Amino acid sequence: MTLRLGTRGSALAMAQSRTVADALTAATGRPVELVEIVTAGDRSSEPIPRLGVGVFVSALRDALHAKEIDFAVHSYKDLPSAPADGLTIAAVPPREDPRDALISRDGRTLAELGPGTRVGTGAARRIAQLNGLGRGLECLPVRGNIDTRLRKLADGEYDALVLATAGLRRIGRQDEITEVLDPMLMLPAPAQGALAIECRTDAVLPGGAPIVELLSTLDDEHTRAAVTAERALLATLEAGCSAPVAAFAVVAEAEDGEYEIYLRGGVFSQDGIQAVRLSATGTLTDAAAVGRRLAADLLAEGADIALGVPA
Ligand SMILES: NCc1[nH]cc(CCC(=O)O)c1CC(=O)O
Repeated sequence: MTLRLGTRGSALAMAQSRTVADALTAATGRPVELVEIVTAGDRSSEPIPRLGVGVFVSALRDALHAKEIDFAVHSYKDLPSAPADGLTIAAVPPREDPRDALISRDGRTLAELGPGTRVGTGAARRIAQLNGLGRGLECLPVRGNIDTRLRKLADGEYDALVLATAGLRRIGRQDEITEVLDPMLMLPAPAQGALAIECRTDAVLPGGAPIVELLSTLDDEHTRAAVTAERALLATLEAGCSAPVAAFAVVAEAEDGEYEIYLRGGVFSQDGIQAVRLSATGTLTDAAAVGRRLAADLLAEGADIALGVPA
């Protein structure tokens, strides 16, 4: 049976879906066909915050429930933090570069950008951290696919852009990156650079083998643990408010030979003037708890002030 992989039609979505399709065929021998799904986010040019975080995702999930497709590949950072009924993240493949990148028209690095430089980014997390540098950068909203944004930069609408390195690499435009930003300066979005492979929890192949199991051959344990910690932090902080949250975890071998998670989280006021950043560590099996604990620590350190949550 040919598996049907639902994908958005953007260059990024097609590129990452093809990569996953090829990896799955290589690992299991199963043919995979791509089925293009148009989402509300692709049809609209409204700013993303107004459309809501799930806008690129719900049409794919509807197609899963309707059994029009067998599985979907999402940019993990675009998934709402609440789990979806009847669906499972069957695999989280090895992560691409999780860092943000600066693309500037004249090749100047972030440290070289002066007051009034027009930086195209609509993401509150990026705006807050750029404002927090205190260098008078002028953040302007920008919408559209990555290639659209790069064209607007080339046309002179902006002097620079901040985009995810992963997206640029996946569509083969990494050569346009001026500077990959150090996560100490620009903490990435939770799950940035990671993919989520999602299917119906109860879906089976004609012979009765669970599709979750077939897809799980693509799972990378360390990526999953890192993303689980970052997303648990996001889910805990998000409860009841929408505020810029950044999180980045790495998995590294500790002295005793065991692998550990190192998670860093940040919460920012819109103007970037207030920022709370903290770190936590824990074992891989404890990934979600590490994220929740760090969220609690951030709140205790005043993240709720930045978030604007009433006391
Ligand atoms: N919100 C849009 C989005 N969703 C996923 C990526 C690509 C990087 C990734 O997979 O995390 C991007 C573009 C960007 O943020 O520059």
